[in-house]
Amino acid sequence: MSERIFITGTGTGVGKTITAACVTEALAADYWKPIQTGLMEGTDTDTVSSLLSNKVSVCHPEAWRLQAPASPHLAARLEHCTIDMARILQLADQYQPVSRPLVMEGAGGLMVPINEELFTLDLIVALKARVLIVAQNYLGSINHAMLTAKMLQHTGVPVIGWVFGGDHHSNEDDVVKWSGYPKVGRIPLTDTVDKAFVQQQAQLLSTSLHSLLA
Ligand SMILES: Nc1ncnc2c1ncn2[C@@H]1O[C@H](COP(=O)(O)OP(=O)(O)OP(=O)(O)O)[C@@H](O)[C@H]1O
Ligand SMILES: C[C@H](N)[C@H](N)CCCCCC(=O)O
Ligand SMILES: [Mg+2]
Repeated sequence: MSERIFITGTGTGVGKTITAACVTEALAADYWKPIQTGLMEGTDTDTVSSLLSNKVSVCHPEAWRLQAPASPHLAARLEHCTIDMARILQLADQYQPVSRPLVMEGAGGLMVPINEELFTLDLIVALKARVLIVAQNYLGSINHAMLTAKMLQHTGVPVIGWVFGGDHHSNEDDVVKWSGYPKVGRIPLTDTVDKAFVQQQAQLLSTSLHSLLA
């Protein structure tokens, strides 16, 4: 199916990239991180590309690769450039496979600004994408999860569901109940993030992903 899936999270560092790799592998989708901020520790695109085993997926080049490990609007300002949403939309159409999904990953969470006026949420709406929300459990995570869910509901963005990272916690069952969004799956903590782990998690996610995307 020629689906557009946007992976957001309750914040930065919550597991969007590892989830993107698992979802991309499960769906033999293409992957695209339109805006990469922070280049010193490698890029999400390189990470996902190194974790895929299938021979179909293409990891497309970022539209903006910015040095500062910061919000896209600030990283762009520091390099005297402006992130243009129209350019992202144009490239999304170019990169969208005909009969396979395009998995896109945002920088940080939903209300991260991409320039001086627009936020990641505005980009999701313009892309007409369906959303996967990645969440981890930590003290304060209920608030972050429910703010994300309520903003998506308020904006009318179609949400596929939640992917939780780490061990199960009762908070996630409560967030599923209060948000009304289904749990797509979980990616347990691992000592080794490699192709084998991603293949294994992709198989575990595949059934629920395909049924929720049908
Ligand atoms: N299930 C997991 N097991 C082990 N390590 C994990 C797991 N999920 C995430 N990590 C690690 O936590 C760190 C942050 O994860 P990740 O890069 O996926 O976050 P992110 O939400 O994509 O961040 P960003 O907003 O920078 O894109 C990474 O070093 C990643 O390897
Ligand atoms: C640097 C790293 N690559 C992150 N994706 C950037 C996250 C920006 C978060 C901005 C914010 O919410 O304050
Ligand atoms: Mg990432």
